[in-house]
Amino acid sequence: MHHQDTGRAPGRTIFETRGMAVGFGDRPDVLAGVDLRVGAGEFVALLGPSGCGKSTILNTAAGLLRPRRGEVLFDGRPVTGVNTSVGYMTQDDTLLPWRTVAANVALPLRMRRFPKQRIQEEVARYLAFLDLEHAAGLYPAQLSGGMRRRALLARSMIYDPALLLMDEPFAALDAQMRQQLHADLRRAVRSTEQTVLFVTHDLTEAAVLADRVLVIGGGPPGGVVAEFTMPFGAERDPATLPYEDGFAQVQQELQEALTKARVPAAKEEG
Ligand SMILES: Nc1ncnc2c1ncn2[C@@H]1O[C@H](COP(=O)(O)OP(=O)(O)OP(=O)(O)O)[C@@H](O)[C@H]1O
Repeated sequence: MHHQDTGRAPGRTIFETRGMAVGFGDRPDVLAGVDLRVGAGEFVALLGPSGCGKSTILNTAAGLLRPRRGEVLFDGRPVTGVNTSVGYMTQDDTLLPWRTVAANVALPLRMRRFPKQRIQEEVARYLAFLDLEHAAGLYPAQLSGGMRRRALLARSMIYDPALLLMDEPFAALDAQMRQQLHADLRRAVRSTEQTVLFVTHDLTEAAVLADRVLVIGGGPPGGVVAEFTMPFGAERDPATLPYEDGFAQVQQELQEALTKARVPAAKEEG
């Protein structure tokens, strides 16, 4: 594997916030007192109601937003500018229409001036991970929605970012396509030992994908209101997991936490 040199020792912290507060303009804090940690190789989901600040957390990791208070650490160091060690995949389709799938996927390595031979090898590897070998020579307009998502995923992962940020990347897909993408994502992430921080408001999506789910809400200002370690193991199959023993129980616990997360923190006590 190509990952011996990345120093992703288990337990090493990739992303951490300590007492982080974030707000915009002269408005009150959107998030406050946020303490979270993503370890190397972990798949962490941020689950919470719309507008609670999930994307805001990703943006602090990407260095696109500075906290008002507290610390944002990446690989043990404060994030002070745009963080080029992260990959970022959103709902947007940012494939270049005039480039083939292979050329789109190669883009991050070309920008980093990798040698041609290495680019070819890595593109072949990531197209294989994502079941896209047969689509290498096609243009984005010739792809289905699911294939476009897989190509974007390959492009987000190919430069082996220390952390992959994903903001509702499959929200626009139909249920069946989504389930397929969940399986593809888990497989690709396992093959590459990719560390992931994944935003969703869909509790089933969080449960089938993540090792750990942080429920965000209770605000404004919001924070981490609950944390769950998923008991499903690394070999899980996202397609069949929902029918397995114990899944309904996890869904119910997440549902209860999510319902509480909708209640503003101040009102909850009264
Ligand atoms: N650039 C900005 N300027 C002003 N307010 C912002 C900005 N970005 C986010 N906000 C506000 O911060 C809050 C949290 O937004 P954020 O996008 O992080 O929520 P979210 O949990 O990701 O929700 P959604 O699932 O709807 O994307 C919202 O009230 C939003 O209006």
